[in-house]
Amino acid sequence: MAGLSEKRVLPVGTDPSYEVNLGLALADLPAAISGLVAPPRQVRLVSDERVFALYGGDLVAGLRAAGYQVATDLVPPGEKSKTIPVWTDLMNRWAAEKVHRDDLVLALGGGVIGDLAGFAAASYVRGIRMVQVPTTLLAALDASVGGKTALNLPAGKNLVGAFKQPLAVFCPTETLASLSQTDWQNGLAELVKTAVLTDPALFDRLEAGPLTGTSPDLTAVLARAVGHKIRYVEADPCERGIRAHLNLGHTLAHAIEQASGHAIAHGHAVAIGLAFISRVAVNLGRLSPEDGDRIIRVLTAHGLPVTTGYDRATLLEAIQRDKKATAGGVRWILPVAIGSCIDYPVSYTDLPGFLEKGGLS
Ligand SMILES: NC(=O)c1ccc[n+]([C@@H]2O[C@H](COP(=O)([O-])OP(=O)(O)OC[C@H]3O[C@@H](n4cnc5c(N)ncnc54)[C@H](O)[C@@H]3O)[C@@H](O)[C@H]2O)c1
Ligand SMILES: O=C(O)C(=O)C[C@@H](O)[C@H](O)[C@H](O)COP(=O)(O)O
Ligand SMILES: [Zn+2]
Repeated sequence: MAGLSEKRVLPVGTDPSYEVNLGLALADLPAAISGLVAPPRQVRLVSDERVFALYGGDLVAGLRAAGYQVATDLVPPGEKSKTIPVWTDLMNRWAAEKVHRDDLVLALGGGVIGDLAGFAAASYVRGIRMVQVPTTLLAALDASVGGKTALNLPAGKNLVGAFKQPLAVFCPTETLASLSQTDWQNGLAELVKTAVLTDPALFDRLEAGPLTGTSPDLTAVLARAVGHKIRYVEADPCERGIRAHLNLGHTLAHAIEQASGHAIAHGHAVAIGLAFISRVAVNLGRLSPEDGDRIIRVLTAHGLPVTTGYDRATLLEAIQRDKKATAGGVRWILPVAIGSCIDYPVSYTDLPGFLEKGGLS
């Protein structure tokens, strides 16, 4: 795929700072890692069984040839691996196998692996170095960058977590070629989110035709989206304010993921959440009906869902556990134009009416 061979390096000016390296070949990963953490050290390669079957063998061989001791921690694919019991197993294994603070965690996979391995790296011995190696579109343009890590609780999505910036993000874009169509679409949902949030020109690009694995501008678009994410993260690494705008569409999305028992994947839920909040914004008179229609058309053109089968009562409970909820109400992120969003606090009393404006009854 032509679009997958280009390279870009983007600096992230957090404390600590690091780089996002887009397009690094998987075969060059051991050398890149040895530039950061000199061997011999133990590398804990955390991955899911599907990703490891595709890419793990060569990577382990390369890391061993570079002088690292490599141990693998494999979990089943999917959201069910982002849980306390899986994390507990990981902690017990690391302790039993004498993982030390100067060892390295390498997260090879999608957002689930990045969040799980990231939280494990943040919590084990109060912090061990970690490198993110995203292999899904969603993780490449969003989850691997910015240091949010998370586990789900039975009560809700991402309710446990920590901020832990990685040592580096190495994104071997060649791996995106094996993604299923559904997982490609999950990444596109976060891309549409980014465009609606802050980039009208990117939105125009997506309106002109869906981004595919063979789009000649794939790396350029990826770099543009990552650049936006970096900007929000640098401005507000621990989400005290503006970073919450990256949560556009997510309050409803997380409630839908929870209500569906994670049968609806994050990206698809974000698409539904974006369509919902756009409808609300139009009904509040804050977004033009034309822009509302454009957002829903772009989501649909990218193969994404724009309606939910769940009713208001089912989603209300989870919405109140959103991390943007306070004692007084829920802070929503509302699009007011394509490329521009505002904070929009809604009291608990007004919440049912607000949800109704988005078509939930
Ligand atoms: N930390 C953050 O900032 C952040 C941002 C966005 C999303 N997230 C989280 O990320 C998760 C979703 O991430 P995701 O969509 O990457 O899901 P995922 O990690 O579950 O991956 C989706 C599927 O793709 C498979 N896969 C991964 N790479 C592949 C490849 N190269 N080829 C073929 N198959 C491959 C996996 O095995 C899995 O079945 C959610 O838990 C979400 O909450 C976190
Ligand atoms: O990086 C962020 O900040 C985001 O909000 C990015 C989101 O796409 C991502 O899904 C994130 O994990 C949501 O975080 P949460 O704080 O709402 O759990
Ligand atoms: Zn997200």
